[in-house]
Amino acid sequence: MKNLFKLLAFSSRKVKAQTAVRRSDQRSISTTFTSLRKDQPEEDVVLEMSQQHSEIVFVTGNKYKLREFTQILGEGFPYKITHQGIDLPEYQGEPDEVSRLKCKLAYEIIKRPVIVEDTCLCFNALGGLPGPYVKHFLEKVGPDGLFKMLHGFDDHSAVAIASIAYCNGNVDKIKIFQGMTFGTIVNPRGGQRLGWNVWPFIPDGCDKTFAEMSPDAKNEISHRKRAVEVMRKYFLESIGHKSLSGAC
Ligand SMILES: O=c1[nH]c(=O)c2ncn([C@@H]3O[C@H](COP(=O)(O)OP(=O)(O)OP(=O)(O)O)[C@@H](O)[C@H]3O)c2[nH]1
Ligand SMILES: [Mg+2]
Repeated sequence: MKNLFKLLAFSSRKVKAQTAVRRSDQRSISTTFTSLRKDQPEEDVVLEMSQQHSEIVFVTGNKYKLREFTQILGEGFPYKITHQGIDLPEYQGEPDEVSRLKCKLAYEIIKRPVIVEDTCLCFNALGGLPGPYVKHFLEKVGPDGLFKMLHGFDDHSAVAIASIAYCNGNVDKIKIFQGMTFGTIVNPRGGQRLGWNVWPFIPDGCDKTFAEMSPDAKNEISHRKRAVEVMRKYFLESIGHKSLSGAC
């Protein structure tokens, strides 16, 4: 009998939990794109988003990345960017694929329109490594170790890549916006700003590492700036395109 009571109490808790899940599912369905048609043109999806949503959630566990992204975006972006501090897994693969996988998981967690950004530092002499694994390399060998990895190579050229991924509800149609800054790996210099901008990297045409530049100077030429501008153009054009065709 005691066991029967336990079983009934457990079943009642389970039903309550399921109901709660179903309610939250319903809420999120009414506020996401899961109900949009699969064959809908992308511009329509973006426009519908502007009508239904004013918010995109930027998912990152890196507060410095978030701050820089927000500074670059500035005022006038048609959507409010909010933030969720989640440490997404460090996936393996090519830069755009890593970003796509992060975005898919972020959407599955948040269930609202999301963006993520993945950053790579690719050394040409090493066939693109450390690339998306730069975070692990920095943690293990630091900026000095990164520089020393090129000891014995004549080619110290590198490229910084920011891949922003955006999902509005269809995880099979994640959009990638990429920005690149070419440069050179040098002996680390320029103070280590609280764990940010520690890459020993001088962009082409500059004589300063990111760490030696002011935030504004960096934001003029960085990989992140270039990726954000591609993203901005996409959203503005998508909305503009629809309202123009609607006017005709
Ligand atoms: O000197 C730098 N100037 C930059 O402009 C920059 N952008 C990123 N990074 C670092 O490179 C790794 C990327 O890894 P990452 O893209 O996975 O980021 P993350 O794990 O810190 O955050 P997130 O994945 O939660 O968004 C992390 O160690 C970042 O700190 C930078 N360092
Ligand atoms: Mg990461």
